[in-house]
Amino acid sequence: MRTAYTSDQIRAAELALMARLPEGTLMGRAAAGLAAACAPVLAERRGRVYGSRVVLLVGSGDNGGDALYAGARLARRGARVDAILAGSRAHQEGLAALRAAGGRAVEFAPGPARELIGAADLVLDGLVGIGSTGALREPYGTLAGFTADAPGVVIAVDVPSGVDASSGRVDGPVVRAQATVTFGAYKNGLLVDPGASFCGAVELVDIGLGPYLPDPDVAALTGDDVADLLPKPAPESDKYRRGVIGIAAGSDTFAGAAVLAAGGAVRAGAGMVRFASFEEPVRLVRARWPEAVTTVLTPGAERPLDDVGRVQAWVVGPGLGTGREAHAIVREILATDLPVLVDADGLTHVAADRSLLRRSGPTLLTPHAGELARLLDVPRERIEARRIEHARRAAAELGATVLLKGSTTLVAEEDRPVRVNSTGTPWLATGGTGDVLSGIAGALLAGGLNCYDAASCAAYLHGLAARIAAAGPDRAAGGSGPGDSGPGGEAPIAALDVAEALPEAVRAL
Ligand SMILES: NC(=O)C1=CN([C@@H]2O[C@H](COP(=O)(O)OP(=O)(O)OC[C@H]3O[C@@H](n4cnc5c(N)ncnc54)[C@H](OP(=O)(O)O)[C@@H]3O)[C@@H](O)[C@H]2O)[C@@H](O)CC1
Ligand SMILES: [K+]
Repeated sequence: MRTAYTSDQIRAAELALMARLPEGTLMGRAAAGLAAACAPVLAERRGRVYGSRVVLLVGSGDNGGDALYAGARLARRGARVDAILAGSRAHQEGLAALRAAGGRAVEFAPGPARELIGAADLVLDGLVGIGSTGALREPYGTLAGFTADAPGVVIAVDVPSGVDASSGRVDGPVVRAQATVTFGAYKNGLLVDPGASFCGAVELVDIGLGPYLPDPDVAALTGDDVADLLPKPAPESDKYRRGVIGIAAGSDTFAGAAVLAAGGAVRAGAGMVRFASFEEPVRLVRARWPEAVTTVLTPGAERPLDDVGRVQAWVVGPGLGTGREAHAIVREILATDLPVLVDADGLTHVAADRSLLRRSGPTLLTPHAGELARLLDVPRERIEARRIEHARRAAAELGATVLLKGSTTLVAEEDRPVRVNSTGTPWLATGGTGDVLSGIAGALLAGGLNCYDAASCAAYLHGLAARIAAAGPDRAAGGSGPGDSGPGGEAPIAALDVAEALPEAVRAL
């Protein structure tokens, strides 16, 4: 499990640790780790550290101090190091160390700063770290802008300046780093978008904070965690022990969603899929997934699901429609005390009538930002900007587990760390993949996982399957490990490809 913390949590742990150590120890450890991470970057560009050019962007706080001390270490190895002092003050001991090692420091001025950055092999962003508040002020914002054109490598010290460490929020100018060297523990903003997308590869330097850290605020499952959590069939398993999932999805207009949701459930290992819907989706599901047991629902029936048979969890909503008949189905399913996953059109019914969520069984809601905007009645952009906060708020207000889809999918449940998903690929942003996700999570719910684990394991498998599908069969075995992202060498995928790659994803855990 990868764990992450707010700035306040990190600061409290640092204070507790610092009280037991001579002054300057932690910054010394941080700077040593930072310089050690920089040396290979310079060696790769120049063949060696000696003779390379390093520019430090130095703010007024300890983040700048880290950069100055790391710069001093690189200067001692023969790098030409120039510090641009952007704040009203700079870390004095750090500055003295840099100068003693032969490095130079200049006050910020736009022309010379641009020139130095333009000639650097490496730019270290030490403007602000966990002490940052609000959008970057001047001249920090201008310097952040200059880094966008830097020909050299940009490494962020602790956190890319402009990213709020606690939330991942980005409110203005921001440094886009190729790598971030962070100290003591991951900060939330390094794992959650939009901040995470500015970090590049994140390297964690251990400064001894571990024993002083509280319960994490955010956590990311690893492949091993998912492998441990997934229900496994035992020799005595039958379909009921493996889990029977009921899916109510699709309509005569949007029948495809049904095929995709059913596919997610079948390929994620449901013991049995019972599929209940209108005529056209039932016909399609029967044709594509003959293992599903299907029921055509009678329009206008008082209790439309009476003939479906026993299930252990429900998925309701993908493509179901927003009309009266769909509403009756959503209402009847939510009236059971079974675990229920509500997605897509199901969320529209719930947003219109929140009383549907007053129920005894566990509920998992799987909105994207637009759907959550309707559920919470706040603008979509605000949700995109503050994903952790809104996922948490939705879980508390709606009394449900909430999986917020997006480039970093989050799972929130009251009194638990928000889980952030680490798998996925930009190719996953295509129609129908959400329907597959609902089927996977539903199968895991029926298999006995609670909403929190089912949602986070489903997101992980879904993202991993997408990578495998996008990378193609030849590359899947070696590449595409969780944690690395990006479309390099990948090709477009369709939602059904994701479902079909699920067995491979489970094998790859
Ligand atoms: N504590 C430890 O043990 C260790 C800490 N470590 C390191 O210390 C870092 C935290 O250092 P920190 O607390 O000094 O805060 P930091 O992020 O440098 O900036 C604060 C100053 O920046 C300014 N400022 C704020 N917002 C701004 C904005 N939007 N735009 C512009 N300016 C802004 C504001 O200054 P002012 O404006 O008042 O001049 C404020 O005082 C941490 O990230 C890690 O790198 C490591 O060495 C490991 C051990
Ligand atoms: K920084």
